[in-house]
Amino acid sequence: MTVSSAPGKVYLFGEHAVVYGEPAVPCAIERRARVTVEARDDDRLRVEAKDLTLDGFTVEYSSGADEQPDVNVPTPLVEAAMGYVDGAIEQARDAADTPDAGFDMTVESDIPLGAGLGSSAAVVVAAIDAAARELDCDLTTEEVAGRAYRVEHEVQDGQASRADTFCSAMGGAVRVEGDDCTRIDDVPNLPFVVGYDGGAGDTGELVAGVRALRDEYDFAADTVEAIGDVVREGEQALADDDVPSVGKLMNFDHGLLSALGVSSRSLDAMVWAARDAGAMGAKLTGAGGGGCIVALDDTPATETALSYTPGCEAAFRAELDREGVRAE
Ligand SMILES: Nc1ncnc2c1ncn2[C@@H]1O[C@H](COP(=O)(O)OP(=O)(O)OP(=O)(O)O)[C@@H](O)[C@H]1O
Ligand SMILES: C[C@@](O)(CCO)CC(=O)[O-]
Ligand SMILES: [Mg+2]
Repeated sequence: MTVSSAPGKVYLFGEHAVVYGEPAVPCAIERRARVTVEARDDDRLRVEAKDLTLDGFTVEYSSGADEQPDVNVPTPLVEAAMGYVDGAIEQARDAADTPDAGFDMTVESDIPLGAGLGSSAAVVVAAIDAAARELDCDLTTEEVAGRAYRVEHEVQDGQASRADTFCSAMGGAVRVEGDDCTRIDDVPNLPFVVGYDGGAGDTGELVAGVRALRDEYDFAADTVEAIGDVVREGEQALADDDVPSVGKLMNFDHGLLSALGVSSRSLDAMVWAARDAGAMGAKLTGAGGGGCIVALDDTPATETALSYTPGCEAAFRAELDREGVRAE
């Protein structure tokens, strides 16, 4: 039996624009997905995803050549989950050169699904690491990140950046621009507060929506480039340990993301509640549409204000997690 875990993340800035080659700075947070795998004697795959509940039922499925999941209600949720898990297993089989390896797998996660905290990347990174190690194949962290990116790219219909998967694999604050992925050492203390509206957005759909706007309007393409400018300015603020400026740039980034149509009423309400409470900055994180915002505040005021904000289901502090994927 082999167990690996990998962290979720928040975006300081740059989501969506990173898909088109602009830089982005995601930061791993201390919330993890844990994947347990055990090799089987046959080539079957049995997955228990403890957090994927549909109408109160836990989804449990086996996936083989032409097999459908063992649930009587096929849903897009189950199909997407199979895409991530099957993709991760495929990568581990390929890495270990054992195309017929079968597994029993259990997924458990502290990261809300589809909420902008990178649950998909964390699950894929942890699953590839655990399954490869179960097959006695030791991949470097960079190899795990690269293989996890291929899975996200496939599930998101060919439109994904390396940001979420690289960040989850490496941990800490990272910088991603196209294929160029690096860790940022020496980041100042970033007092993250997360607000969660209990909802979710479909990353693939939201990315496709931004692409369509960008294709239709030059000013939408300019907006994507402007996000890149915000990120470059933000990197300078980080290098200068100027956290108030980082916050101001997060506010600007949220405005641009909102113009691209990926915010929502509840995300905006949480962003304004955080700003009114004195946060240095607040923005949606991840794909948007619903889910989470991230704010910077070293006082308890933002967390308290969010907990009283209608539409905010949970508010919590998130610490930067300097450790990426790890064996448990
Ligand atoms: N604990 C889990 N068990 C099984 N599958 C999961 C789990 N967590 C996430 N997933 C898969 O990831 C999907 C959510 O991925 P998606 O990219 O839409 O959102 P996210 O990664 O949480 O947010 P974002 O990409 O905006 O940061 C779920 O629908 C499911 O398929
Ligand atoms: C919206 C996006 O930029 C981040 C999702 O967490 C998509 C991606 O980078 O693949
Ligand atoms: Mg995702």
